[in-house]
Amino acid sequence: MENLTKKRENYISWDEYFMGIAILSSKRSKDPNTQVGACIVKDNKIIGMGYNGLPRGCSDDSFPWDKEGDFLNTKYPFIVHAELNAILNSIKSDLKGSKIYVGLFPCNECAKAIIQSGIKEIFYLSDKYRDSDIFKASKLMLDNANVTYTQLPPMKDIVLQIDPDYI
Ligand SMILES: Nc1ccn([C@H]2C[C@H](O)[C@@H](COP(=O)(O)O)O2)c(=O)n1
Ligand SMILES: [Zn+2]
Repeated sequence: MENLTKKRENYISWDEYFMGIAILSSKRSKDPNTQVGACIVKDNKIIGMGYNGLPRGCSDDSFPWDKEGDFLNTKYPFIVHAELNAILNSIKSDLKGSKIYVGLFPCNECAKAIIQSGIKEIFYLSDKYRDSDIFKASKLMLDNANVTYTQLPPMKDIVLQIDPDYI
């Protein structure tokens, strides 16, 4: 027994794995200011992923990316949020009892979609918009619908590096 090779010990946890995939998905976002990714999980299997972007078929070059100005000259009416994209892209129609990993706390519209789809747990990294009424409304609904939300510790030390021996 003593001579047997032991298993690797510094492997990442399930939470780090799924949040890592959410963060990797966010790298596909064209939003110059905020990139968000989301990953839906059931029984430790990924059943949906998404990032914030324009609806399918809408050109990334035909719509504004501004944050300020007339509403129609900003990105806000046009962007599909990461969580909604993950729900809409999901490979299973039944998300009941699933979890969602997302980089940024869900807004009120995504909270509605999360609740309606049956997702029961949210794991997030940042709550940087917590003082805005949109995110307060989100928490009011999530609390009332018994959807839990848990902030995960910052994952600064997960770096995606391709081992040169792979190539
Ligand atoms: N939980 C969230 C929060 C925000 N988003 C998206 C929507 C926008 O593309 C962007 C927010 O833009 P900002 O006002 O920070 O420039 O992030 C999301 O997908 N999920
Ligand atoms: Zn949202």
